[in-house]
Amino acid sequence: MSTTDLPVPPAEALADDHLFAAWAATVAGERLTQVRTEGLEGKELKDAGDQAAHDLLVALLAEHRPGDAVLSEEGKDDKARLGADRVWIVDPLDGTREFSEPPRDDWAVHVALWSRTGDDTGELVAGAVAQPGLGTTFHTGQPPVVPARTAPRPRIAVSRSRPPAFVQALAEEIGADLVPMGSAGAKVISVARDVSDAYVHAGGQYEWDSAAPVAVARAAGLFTSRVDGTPLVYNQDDVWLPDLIVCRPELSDAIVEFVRTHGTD
Ligand SMILES: Nc1ncnc2c1ncn2[C@@H]1O[C@H](COP(=O)(O)O)[C@@H](OP(=O)(O)O)[C@H]1O
Ligand SMILES: [Mg+2]
Repeated sequence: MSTTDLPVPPAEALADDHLFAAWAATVAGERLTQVRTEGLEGKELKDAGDQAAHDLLVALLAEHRPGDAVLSEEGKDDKARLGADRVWIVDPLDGTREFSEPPRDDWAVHVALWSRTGDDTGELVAGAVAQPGLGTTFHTGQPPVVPARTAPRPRIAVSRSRPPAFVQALAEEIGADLVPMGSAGAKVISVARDVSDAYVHAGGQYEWDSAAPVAVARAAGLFTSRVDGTPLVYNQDDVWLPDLIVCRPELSDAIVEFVRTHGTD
């Protein structure tokens, strides 16, 4: 992509990683909304969306954050990121399946920043999840304010296409209802929006599926961990990060306890 085609960030986004993440996710979401109007369907639409959003995000990061490493679902994994101090972890199009099924709105763009805090450690320090279908970008610069819980029973967001069996058993144990939807980002954000109260997943995912949503969830005061209650760790050599919990803090003990007792198989 030539730099002349690139959207230009506002000055405040250039100066602030939270706002840059939010701006980049938003413009990639706009690009995806455009791709969705171009008459493509099925696999062609999925591939065009993945590629367009990836190309745009990589070009924006190269232009405006040239010293930083990038880990993208759609790019080659350059292991130089393991020695870098700052790594952008991006999922250009999360919920690719749902993106290809207009008018579904459960798809998202994820942009997260990981920063080194020690020789072998680091943390997510900024993140943004754009949900163009909702017209909103949720981000760490202005974290979502989680509304008071409205549902009488807890609601657990699960994958629409591959809900893990143990989450059904968990729901029965704690008296919860399942809310199926696409996209890891949309599910995490659904907890912050009081559309669900928890997102519980196991069986497979990669760092880019959860990094940005988890950064936003933490900034909003939600609980985040692996399903066994241990911390989610990013910018690892192996980017397979197959399970997670994001929930209202008051639900975390019951969910972790269930997994420790019954496992996820
Ligand atoms: N078992 C699994 N193995 C690998 N990736 C998985 C997975 N289950 C979910 N994911 C990924 O997590 C994201 C959300 O999935 P779901 O909507 O089913 O909950 C999707 O990301 P992408 O759309 O970026 O590929 C999907 O590929
Ligand atoms: Mg994804």
